[in-house]
Amino acid sequence: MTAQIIDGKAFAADVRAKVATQVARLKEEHGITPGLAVVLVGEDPASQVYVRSKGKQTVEVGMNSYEHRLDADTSEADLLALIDQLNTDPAVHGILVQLPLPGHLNEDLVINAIDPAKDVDGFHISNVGLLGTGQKSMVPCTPLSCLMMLRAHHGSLSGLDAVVIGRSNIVGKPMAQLLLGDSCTVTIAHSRTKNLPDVVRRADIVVAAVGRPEMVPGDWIKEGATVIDVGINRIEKPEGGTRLVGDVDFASASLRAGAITPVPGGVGPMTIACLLANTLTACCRANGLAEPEGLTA
Ligand SMILES: Nc1nc2c(c(=O)[nH]1)N[C@@H](CN(C=O)c1ccc(C(=O)N[C@@H](CCC(=O)O)C(=O)O)cc1)CN2
Repeated sequence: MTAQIIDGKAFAADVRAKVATQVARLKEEHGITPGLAVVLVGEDPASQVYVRSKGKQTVEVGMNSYEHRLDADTSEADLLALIDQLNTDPAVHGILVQLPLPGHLNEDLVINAIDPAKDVDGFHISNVGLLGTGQKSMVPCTPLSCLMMLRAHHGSLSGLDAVVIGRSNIVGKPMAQLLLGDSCTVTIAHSRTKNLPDVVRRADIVVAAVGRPEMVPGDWIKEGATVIDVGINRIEKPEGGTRLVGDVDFASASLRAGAITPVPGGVGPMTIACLLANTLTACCRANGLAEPEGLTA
């Protein structure tokens, strides 16, 4: 079998088009323009690229973008003061603090200072608790991206065996909650899991989110399974230079999987599209309007 490639770029373009349509409707019918504030502390090169891309795509779908770039040595007090200001700004419906933060800043403290209703990353402890108990929340963008692609590919996920490899707070755990919410039988695997290859071989859906280049070989994949690769790892090429690879060995896995996301061009582009979708959702909720269909969990 040669797997169908799940094209994250095409999915993301579709999500952005839906968001843009809804944003235009909000402006026309209610005179409201959703606004997203992105805060970057320091000069991490990858974070700078992501933040630039977020700002550009925010404007492209018709929303207002507010970018706050702070020095790497910004104090926690100054960062918290900015978040406080954004929390009370009625033009700002979504707030995102780009991660990772410089080492002297407490990430949990900073994230939990964001108004949960504006927490478009879905990382605030209130949103984590709401998602964990199956209530309406803001859903982290990467797991939401994976869920959207899985739903589009399978229709119903009910009763499928899913394994999530990785137990991070921002991908693995919320991903497992979302799959459970769609009635999958879910296993969370991690570095201490016994017989990981056998656990993965039972799964109809494999979500790999460990951050280890090409850790999952093709012979762990059940024939016809759907493979969602969240990993984005930069590795050295033998001939010099670098290239991006996922957590799954794409070449061998695509010979067994029914469908697979590539890296690059899979989950990554969808992450920013889902951030725009979450900002729209936050704006609709803040204004007591119906939530956009097909753009939430
Ligand atoms: N506050 C947050 N910080 C971070 C998040 C997040 O969701 N919220 N996620 C990542 C970075 N990230 C978005 O912020 C992100 C990562 C990767 C991509 C992407 O499109 N990747 C491309 C490849 C890009 C390349 O060539 O380097 C792909 O996979 O095709 C988008 C967004 C950490 N921080």
